[in-house]
Amino acid sequence: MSSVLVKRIEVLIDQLRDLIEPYAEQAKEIDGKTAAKITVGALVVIPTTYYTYQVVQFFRRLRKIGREVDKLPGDPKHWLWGNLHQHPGLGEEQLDWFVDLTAKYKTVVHFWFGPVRPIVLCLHPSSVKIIAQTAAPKATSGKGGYSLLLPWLDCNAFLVRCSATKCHLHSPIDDQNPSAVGACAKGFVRRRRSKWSTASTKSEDSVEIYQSVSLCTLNVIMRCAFSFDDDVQSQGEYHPYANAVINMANLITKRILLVFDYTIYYATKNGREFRGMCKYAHEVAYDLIKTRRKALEENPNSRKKRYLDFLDILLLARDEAGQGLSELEMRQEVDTFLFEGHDTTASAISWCLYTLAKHPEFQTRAAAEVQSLVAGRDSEHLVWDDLNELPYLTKCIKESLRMTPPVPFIGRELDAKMDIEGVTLLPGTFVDINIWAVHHNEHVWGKDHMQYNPERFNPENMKGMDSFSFIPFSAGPRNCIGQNFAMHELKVIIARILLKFELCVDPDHKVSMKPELVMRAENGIKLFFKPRVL
Ligand code: HEM
Repeated sequence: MSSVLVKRIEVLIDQLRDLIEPYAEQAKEIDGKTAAKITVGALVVIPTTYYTYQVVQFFRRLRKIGREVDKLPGDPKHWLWGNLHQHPGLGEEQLDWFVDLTAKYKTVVHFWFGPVRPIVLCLHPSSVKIIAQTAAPKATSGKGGYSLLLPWLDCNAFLVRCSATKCHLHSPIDDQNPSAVGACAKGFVRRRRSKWSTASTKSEDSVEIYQSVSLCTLNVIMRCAFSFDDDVQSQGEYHPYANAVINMANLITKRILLVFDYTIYYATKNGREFRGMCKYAHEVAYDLIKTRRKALEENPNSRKKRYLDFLDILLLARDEAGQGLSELEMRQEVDTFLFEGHDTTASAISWCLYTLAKHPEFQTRAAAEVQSLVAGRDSEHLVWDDLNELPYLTKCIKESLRMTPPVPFIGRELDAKMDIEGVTLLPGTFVDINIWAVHHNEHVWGKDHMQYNPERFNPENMKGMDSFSFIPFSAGPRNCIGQNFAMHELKVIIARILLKFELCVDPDHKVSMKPELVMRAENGIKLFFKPRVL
């Protein structure tokens, strides 16, 4: 390139620079202001756009879910209330309503909680099977399902099965000698005998049993799962922990049908009460762990002398990296076991005693079976092998679990597409496995499903029945891990009571079911306990 040309280019560049410079200064100023504007814009516009997008996506997803759910049978819905206006309330009338839905729709029905959230109710073994056989998570999103339990039970085995302990849990609790349960049952009978052993049938002499049975089952789980020997039954009719559980469950049930409480719930009286009780329940659990840890530190050999209980398993649990459970994880597991391990069994035993009291013919037969089993023995304690020798009592218990399932409803939130009745439900759909409805489905159990009849469980009558027809402990991979233990506990305690007492209902006390997290009794259950004449 010639030097003349280079010179010309340099001149041209200089001229251009002169031309641009004033504007460049200006551009700098404009850039500063623009940057400020862009920053403000970024802080306001981007998050707003992002969240608007998320909300729109969320509602679009719900709409898609709803469109599929709408293909299943169900009553017509109101555009705003959905089917909420048809919901009869939370008491026994709700159970009758489910029975009517079951008679009408047989297998499955959908229901809208307001304008955006539908739920699918499985009423029949054929639909339950599809859901229960998968490991679909428990419904913990939004306000549905178990989310209201989270402040209490957090993300423990019951809700999401996050702990590695589950597969090891059966052994220690199932291998328990029934004498530990028997001792609690004996304490239960002894403590109340003075009050109960009366031939009177005056209404003032009938006894409310639900509360005392709760204390007995709390005693059992404390003893068997935590080797906690203090007799919680000795502390009177009420134990603060059992009471807290009842109150928390009650507040949760009330909250389910509140539409507008979500953000301010903990500012309300109920919310504050709920939080306080959660805190108390957590303290009880932490205390159990702390006491055991201390005992083990002081006497490391103490573990070798006894069987490994649930708390030992938690303290010993290690993942592949050798990491143990954190204090919080342990507390979550203990909370679950304390709640699941006593409240459900209390419900099962109380309702079974009530049903036997209502049906003296079945009661007499079950009592005779227990009596002939222990006849001639020095001790009335039942041993392991005895528990398989009570076929009639077992049928009575099963029929009671069918009639009044201790856990009436359970929920799932689908995490994958699933076909039910020719409809493909999408991930995110809420599904209710309605144990109550399955057990009272006339298409499964016949028109007399409200009739108590232990003979239903005769092998010849159960032949051909779908195994998902009777699911008090749920079924499939998320079934109850305390099922065997619970059945043994029920047999030991009920057998002990039948040996000592003849049970009669109090005709002046109306007993009605109160379906919450577990099936309670609205005003308790009052019975007469007369000494059994052998
Ligand atoms: C008659 C007594 C009982 C009944 C009717 C019962 C019923 C149930 C039901 C229906 C479920 C499934 C819940 C769901 O899917 O949302 C369940 C789960 C569970 N139960 Fe029980 N239960 C009883 C006793 C017990 C006992 C005594 C324990 C502990 C010793 C226990 C521990 C558990 C646990 C930890 C789970 C969660 C399992 C999981 O999700 O992986 N249950 N129970």
